[in-house]
Amino acid sequence: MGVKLGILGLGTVGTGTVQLLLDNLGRHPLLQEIEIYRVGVRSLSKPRTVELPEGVITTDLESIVTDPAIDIVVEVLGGLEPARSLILKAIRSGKHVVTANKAVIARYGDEIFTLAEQAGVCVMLEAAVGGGIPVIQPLKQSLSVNRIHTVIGIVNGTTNYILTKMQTEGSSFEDVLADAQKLGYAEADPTTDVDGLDAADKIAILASIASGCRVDLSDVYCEGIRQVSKTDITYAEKLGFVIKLLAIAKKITPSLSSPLSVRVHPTLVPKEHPLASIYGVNNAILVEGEPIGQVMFFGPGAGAGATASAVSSDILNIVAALKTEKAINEEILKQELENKPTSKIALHNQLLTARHQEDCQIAPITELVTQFYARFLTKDQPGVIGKLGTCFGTHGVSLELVVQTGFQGQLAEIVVVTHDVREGDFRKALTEISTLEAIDSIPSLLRVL
Ligand SMILES: NC(=O)c1ccc[n+]([C@@H]2O[C@H](COP(=O)([O-])OP(=O)(O)OC[C@H]3O[C@@H](n4cnc5c(N)ncnc54)[C@H](OP(=O)(O)O)[C@@H]3O)[C@@H](O)[C@H]2O)c1
Ligand SMILES: N[C@@H](CCO)C(=O)O
Ligand code: NA
Repeated sequence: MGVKLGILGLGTVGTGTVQLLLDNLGRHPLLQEIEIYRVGVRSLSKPRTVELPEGVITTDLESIVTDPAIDIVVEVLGGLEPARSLILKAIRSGKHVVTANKAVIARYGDEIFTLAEQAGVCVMLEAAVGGGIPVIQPLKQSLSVNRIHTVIGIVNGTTNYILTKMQTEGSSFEDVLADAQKLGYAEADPTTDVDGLDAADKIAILASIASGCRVDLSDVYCEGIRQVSKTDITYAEKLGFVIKLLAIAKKITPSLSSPLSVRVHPTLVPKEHPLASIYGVNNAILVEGEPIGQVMFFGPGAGAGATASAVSSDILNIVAALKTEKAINEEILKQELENKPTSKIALHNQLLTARHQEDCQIAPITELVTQFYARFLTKDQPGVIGKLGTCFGTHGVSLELVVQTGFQGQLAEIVVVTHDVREGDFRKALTEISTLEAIDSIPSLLRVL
């Protein structure tokens, strides 16, 4: 039996996937049953690093998603359109879909999974989060009997690379970003990565899969890393932390019906925490559930080979299911020929499809309870620390640590770390503090893991 693929896109991920599928010896034998039937691209004249038979590559993407011969459509175009419309059209045409497109799934997952459920097809997305790291399928299958209460990820390689360089070389955000762009690690327009938007897409997806309910992207609180300074990295280091851009989905109370807090922000991570030692472009996702405890997934979050591994394993899961379906239907056909009453079955493996149908209850950021790190620039006069302490105390904010080690010009620099506090209370205290005559500015405000 040959399973026919229509691949949309032959860029980094598409090329890596085609290479892996063509070079299939020594891998799972089911790969040998896959035929790369059509590949859709934008430009026919662009040089390609993979060789495909004449006529396989086309610019007519619509004809791929509606071709009756094709079993699985692999969407590795990127961007919102035409990716979304092609995915929907493929599903309407009864195709199973594999995608690496976190932007489309985070925004239109609702529409896509509802339609897939109606059509009885699978939409698989392992490469969309954590690139090559298996995390979507483990959450859907191996961990699905657990009550997952926390998912914390370093899910954006670009920002982890920038923060790592700032930490190890003492460079500024702007200098490291410029270097990363020269080396091709960061995009010419770095907004999606450095402002946390890519990580927000990814945690919306992880939160939905881990919790079994749908998370709307607009409910994900998001701060990027532009405001993280060399000064804060140095203070964090002295206090026993590293700064990481974390994507977090966490129940705010232990109860089963607790709302979820879903957020992306730079965070002070204690040096001994497993996520503190994830350096460079690597990704890691820590999952906590009952009864399993903590599990951490680590590896390459991007790159041709890594994403090809994820995309191809999604394809393989569908091929295996199709093969079972075909064997059963052949048996049914045999019985029909023997005049026994039968009906054909369609593939509906609940561990491959999405189970989230209801919307999640999301806690507003003001309800978050966390520790904070804040840095103040103040006039160098007696009683300033006392006034800060009084304002915090009035709003029920208890301080774990207050340090004044340096000056910036004429201004004293004071750093505080709070105990756990409700974010809404902390913000009220800061509003009052910012009106104090002795306070020049509050250059940094970071949460502590
Ligand atoms: N790169 C990674 O490491 C990585 C990791 C995880 C997830 N992803 C996701 O994987 C997806 C693909 O990323 P990529 O890095 O492989 O992108 P890419 O290198 O830019 O490749 C995009 C491919 O899609 C084709 N394409 C784009 N728009 C098209 C259109 N309107 N009509 C026809 N063809 C079109 C391009 O055709 P031409 O070749 O003719 O230009 C190209 O082959 C994205 O959703 C991305 O977020 C990527
Ligand atoms: N821009 C992403 C690529 C993989 O999604 C990153 O930096 O991690
Ligand atoms: Na993955």
